[in-house]
Amino acid sequence: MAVMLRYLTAGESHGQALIATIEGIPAHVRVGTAEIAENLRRRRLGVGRGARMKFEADELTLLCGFRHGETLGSPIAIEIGNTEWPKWQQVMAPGDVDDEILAQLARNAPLTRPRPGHADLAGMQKYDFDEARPLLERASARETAARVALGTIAQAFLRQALGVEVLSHVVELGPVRAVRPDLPTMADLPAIDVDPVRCFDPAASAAMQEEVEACHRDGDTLGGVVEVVAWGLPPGLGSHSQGDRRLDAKLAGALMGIQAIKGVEVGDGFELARTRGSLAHDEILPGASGIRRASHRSGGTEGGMSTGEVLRVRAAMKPIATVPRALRTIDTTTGEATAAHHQRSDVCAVPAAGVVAEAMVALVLAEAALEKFGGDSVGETRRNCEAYLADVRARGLEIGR
Ligand SMILES: Cc1cc2nc3c(=O)[nH]c(=O)nc-3n(C[C@H](O)[C@H](O)[C@H](O)COP(=O)(O)O)c2cc1C
Ligand SMILES: C=C(O[C@@H]1CC(C(=O)O)=C[C@@H](OP(=O)(O)O)[C@H]1O)C(=O)O
Repeated sequence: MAVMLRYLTAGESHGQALIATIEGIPAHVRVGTAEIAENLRRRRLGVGRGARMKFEADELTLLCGFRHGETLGSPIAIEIGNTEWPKWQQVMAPGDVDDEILAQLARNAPLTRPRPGHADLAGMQKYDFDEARPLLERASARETAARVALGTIAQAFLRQALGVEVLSHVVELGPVRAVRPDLPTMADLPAIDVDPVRCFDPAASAAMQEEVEACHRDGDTLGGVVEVVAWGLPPGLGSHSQGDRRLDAKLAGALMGIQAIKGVEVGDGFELARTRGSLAHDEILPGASGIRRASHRSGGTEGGMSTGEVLRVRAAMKPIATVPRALRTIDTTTGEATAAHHQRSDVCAVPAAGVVAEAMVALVLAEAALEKFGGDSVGETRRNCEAYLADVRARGLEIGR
């Protein structure tokens, strides 16, 4: 199967810049610096983020693949410069070592007390480093800024070619759960975006904020659960025919690829495992304007394909590993028991992880849409999708909206 969309990111947490590149986005996707910068801003926000988010800024440059606010259909490259680079250019110098760099390194104690829950120890073992700095730099979720930039392009493509909208919201934070009977709609996005937790249940949001403050006071950290919702998908993205072509598998892989995500469920996921079949599935009903479902438990996929219903997928984030009340570890130079290294960290990054999850879901859906409809321009993808939907309608299988 040809790869329709491929992308890579590069860059260290305290490096000069992150670089994101993507190939396969059709021509004429309207997306500019402002839209990408806005999503980068959304990713930085949210209750529980550490001091670094306040003083550091993302300096966005569209390097290649765009002209006059539109994609060209050629490979795209984006740079996200780090305004803190002047402070780190010795510690993270990519070139040769000189006396100035040696002097700076001598002032910084090596990070030999690996943090449980972070990449420090496994990375030191695997990559033959005797301290954690070279590992944590790439393991850090600073890298997710690059993925959010790419996800914004995917979101613009989905909107313009298929009329699909994607958004995320926080449904659990530590022990607090949002309780609201309905799914959010795009009309709820402004309210979700201004909420410090990105939660659309005001009472739960208040309780979540209290939980983060309490955790901060206790020198502890928190995780939570985010949900990504996508509207307007056609049926038939993904395929039942091979495990790795299943839309669910691609969504789970993409979401599990986000730092600290340790669980994914599609629709009612784990809850379905506790439910009888008669209550677990979305019965199919006739309707004047097309086929309807009696419920939305599946999360919008059946047989590894989109059903045309609202897509709903959740990702569980573990608590931040850099716990201020430092956890037990060893000093790898002596082998003796000590406390893990800690300078600063987020107390909670669940709202930010939601924005990253949105980007990852958009990238998966964009690839699935290109696999089904192809298209070297947005117009071509749109026409191909419309022709397919017209055929589905002619066969009496249209989804009622
Ligand atoms: C948006 C975001 C921000 C994060 N901020 C921190 C942080 O400040 N401190 C920390 O220890 N981990 C943070 N993490 C999690 C670590 O990057 C992650 O735990 C680490 O890379 C190890 O990977 P693993 O948790 O998947 O095993 C953050 C994750 C995300 C998605
Ligand atoms: C920089 C970002 O997140 C960072 C992700 C991160 C980690 O370990 O994942 C650790 C923190 O960095 P530091 O250890 O330097 O305080 C976060 O601030 C960002 O999201 O832009």
